[in-house]
Amino acid sequence: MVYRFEKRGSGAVFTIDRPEKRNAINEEVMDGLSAAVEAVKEDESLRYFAVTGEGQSAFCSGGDLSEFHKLRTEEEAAPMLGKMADILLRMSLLPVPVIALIDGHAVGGGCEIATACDFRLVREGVKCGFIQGTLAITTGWGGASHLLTKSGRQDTALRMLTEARPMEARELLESGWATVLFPGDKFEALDRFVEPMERVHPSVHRAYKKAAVRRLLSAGLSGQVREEVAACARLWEADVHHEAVDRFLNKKK
Ligand SMILES: CC[C@H](C(=O)O)C(=O)SCCNC(=O)CCNC(=O)[C@H](O)C(C)(C)COP(=O)(O)OP(=O)(O)OC[C@H]1O[C@@H](n2cnc3c(N)ncnc32)[C@H](O)[C@@H]1OP(=O)(O)O
Repeated sequence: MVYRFEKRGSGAVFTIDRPEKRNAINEEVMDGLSAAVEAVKEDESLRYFAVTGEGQSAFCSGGDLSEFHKLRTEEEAAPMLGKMADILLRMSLLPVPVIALIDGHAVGGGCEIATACDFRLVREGVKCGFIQGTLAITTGWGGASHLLTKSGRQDTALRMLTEARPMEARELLESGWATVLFPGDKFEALDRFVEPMERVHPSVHRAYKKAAVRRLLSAGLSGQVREEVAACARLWEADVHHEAVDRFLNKKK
């Protein structure tokens, strides 16, 4: 399997399990994440949902370039982009806190997955960034919409997007993107993070998360995500994008 979905204590954890591809997202992982999001939505016993990647080389390296490189035109790219953007939107609107447990690099769509979460726990030394710009495209899974809607500072958010570079953990914390930095074991960090929450009745959590969801929806997040997908799909078909992906895929040959 290319993912795992397991209950853990008072929560559930989805693990992208493709370390040989730096936990790149393919259709199978998308379908697994979609099913996990639906299961969490229906399970009233859960207090949180965490997403992580197998191993410490990467949380997630974004879309699987070897798989999605076959998509050449705007019409071919839009369905894939829209599918993952919808999954991440539904994940962000779950009735419980959603936690990105980042134990390795989160780049491209991987940074978008983390941004769609409520909290980002980042291991010291890890780098994260919206590197889509290096491929001559924008984010395509809603990452810019989630970032600009949630960020308290538009200048910092826009800079993170337009610089299209992996940012150091300390910089991610100072920018407000990372919630906390942690040393060592990610699950010890997760337990430390959720422990104070677990002293509060779950109905309180769900009420506050509902307030956060109301704010996201009233800010027009759903429509912004749709526009973002369309913009990325338009850029996708340009030769400059396909040439950049070719360079990455052929870099070791
Ligand atoms: C689908 C669109 C989506 C969006 O728009 O939202 C995107 O995510 S676009 C951005 C796509 N992602 C990238 O451009 C990142 C590409 N990967 C890297 O920059 C590096 O691999 C990194 C920094 C994640 C890790 O570097 P490291 O040196 O540790 O590993 P390698 O680069 O040697 O990679 C090992 C192995 O994994 C394969 N790999 C890595 N990332 C991807 C990927 N995104 N898709 C497919 N395959 C990937 C890489 O080719 C190597 O394979 P190997 O067979 O061993 O050569």
